[in-house]
Amino acid sequence: MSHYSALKGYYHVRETIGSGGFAKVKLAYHNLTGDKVAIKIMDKRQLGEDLPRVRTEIDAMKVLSQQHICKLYQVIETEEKFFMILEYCPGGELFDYIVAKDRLLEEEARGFFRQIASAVAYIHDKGYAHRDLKPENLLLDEDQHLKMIDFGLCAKPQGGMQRHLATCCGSPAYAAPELVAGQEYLGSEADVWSMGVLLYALLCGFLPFDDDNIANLYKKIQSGKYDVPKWLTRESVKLLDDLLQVDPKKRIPIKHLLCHPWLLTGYDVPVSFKPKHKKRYIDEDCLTELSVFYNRRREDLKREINEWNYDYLTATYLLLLNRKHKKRPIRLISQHRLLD
Ligand SMILES: O=C(Nc1ccc2c(c1)CCNCC2)c1ccc(-c2cn[nH]c2)cc1OCc1ccccc1
Repeated sequence: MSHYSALKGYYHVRETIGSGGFAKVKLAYHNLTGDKVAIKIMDKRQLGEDLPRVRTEIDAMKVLSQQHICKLYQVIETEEKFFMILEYCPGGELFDYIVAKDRLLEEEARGFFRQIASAVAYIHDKGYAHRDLKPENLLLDEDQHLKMIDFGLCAKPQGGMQRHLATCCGSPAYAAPELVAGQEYLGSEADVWSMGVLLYALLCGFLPFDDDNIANLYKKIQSGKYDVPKWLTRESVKLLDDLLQVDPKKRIPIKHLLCHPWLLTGYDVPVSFKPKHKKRYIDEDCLTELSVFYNRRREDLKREINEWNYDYLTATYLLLLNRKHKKRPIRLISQHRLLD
């Protein structure tokens, strides 16, 4: 069944690694580098009214380029399907990682939380709110670095992050009080609340607000009252209190969070959210490999790469760049030439 003709010749599709609501994720190899990628496949018919979510996600992922955001390499759209070629994250979901360990020690939770704060501060700086932050939407790559995914519900409020949003969305247990109350809310403030729920889940292994009955769950969220297990340190509780403030105006702003004492402990440097690599500078070494392989002038290739069409050239360039960042050989192989 994995005869997806749109991928033929570009990717070697292997097994399905996950299938959720309206998407299937398959492991694949990018032919020219041999590197592994994840391909998220969505059937347009099955998407129904969820189709706009996919366009929202694709548009957001094209703009959001940072070390803690899952990379989008290529988008292929056919009559029936969407294919998103994505960064390979073999560590799976942070959710499963926490469940497997029951709960995390403060040091390990801090290591993850700094990465989450970096990703959230970055998307807010770019004018986006995620609105569905939860451990299922944070994946681990092969180096145990966190990669944020699922921007299907993200919002880029017209007129910037000071504009209020109205649509209630995301997962109830992680939703802010003002959101579940149906009030207008600021995406940035709602994301900070969800980070509080996330931090609690990291440190405790269960949720601060939980109830099978949705009305009771909403009451608990709006009360802002949660248990404080005996293993939590005073510092952790202070941070949780700063994040889980029912009044969004009393909630710590993300920029202050980056230099909160709890996040500094053991690191002594604030969390940075700036992208490690500027997207606009085309790497000369990768350009050389591409221009030799395709036998094309550097200037022409540089211009085409800078169009960021998210076609096979974008994917090949980004995968070569990935190799450079990981100090792996910048090499393209062409089985076809071998087979010629
Ligand atoms: O590379 C991804 N996942 C992934 C790849 C390999 C392995 C695992 C997981 C864990 C399961 N054992 C096999 C090893 C992978 C990359 C991107 C996206 C993605 C980006 N926007 N939207 C989705 C989703 C991905 O997956 C989802 C998943 C599959 C199985 C379980 C846990 C998670």
